[in-house]
Amino acid sequence: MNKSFPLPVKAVVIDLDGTLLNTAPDLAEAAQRMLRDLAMPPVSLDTIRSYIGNGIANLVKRALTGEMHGKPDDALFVKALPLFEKHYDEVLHCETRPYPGVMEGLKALRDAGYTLVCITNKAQRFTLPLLAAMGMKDYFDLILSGDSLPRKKPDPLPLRYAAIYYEVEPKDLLLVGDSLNDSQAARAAGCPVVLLPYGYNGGKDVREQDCDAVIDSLPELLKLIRKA
Ligand SMILES: O=C(O)COP(=O)(O)O
Ligand SMILES: [Mg+2]
Repeated sequence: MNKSFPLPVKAVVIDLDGTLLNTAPDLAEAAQRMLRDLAMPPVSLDTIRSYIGNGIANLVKRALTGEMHGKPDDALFVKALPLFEKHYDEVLHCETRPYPGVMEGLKALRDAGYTLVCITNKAQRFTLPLLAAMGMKDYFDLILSGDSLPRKKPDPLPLRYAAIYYEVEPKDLLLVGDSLNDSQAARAAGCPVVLLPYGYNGGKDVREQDCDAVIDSLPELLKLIRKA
């Protein structure tokens, strides 16, 4: 359904991995170190990139099985997850960088008076130090991580929570993301959604996705929205 631009918006909700930050290199390094500890063969950066989006536990299961919906042996998973988390703590912001235009876009959105929210499937123990290390944590009035609520994207719960928190309708919350998790969560919650093409959408082109617009960088968003 095509919406009329500029969209009236009360808050901008922004995804982390693949939208704000290119986290794949550090996630891949943590996965390689975990696999080495387990005497298992390494996995390429591109393959790990295709595993990102549904939280660390799913990324580890995929790295252990080589399948998107793989179910590793429980004993192996229980051993592997803490290894991954220890290594990800070590490399959390070694290679990770904001995508081009993200810092400029956050500043422009804040200067235009929009409330900014971050909703990610990444666990809070990584989300908060990572946003702080990137110098962007203070832009966000509310940060919901993958373990902040009982369910995470593509479930609509985090977006519904944000709408209630700000006492706005879901239609007034715009989600900016990089993957099917974001567009599905937004559609289920009744929120408009804009996608960026440079993130982690399982290797699929976001332009084939059900969304309201695709932009090349965050600053372009300001042309598509207005204060509601
Ligand atoms: O898979 C993750 O941990 C991160 O996913 P995100 O794209 O929601 O930030
Ligand atoms: Mg993402």
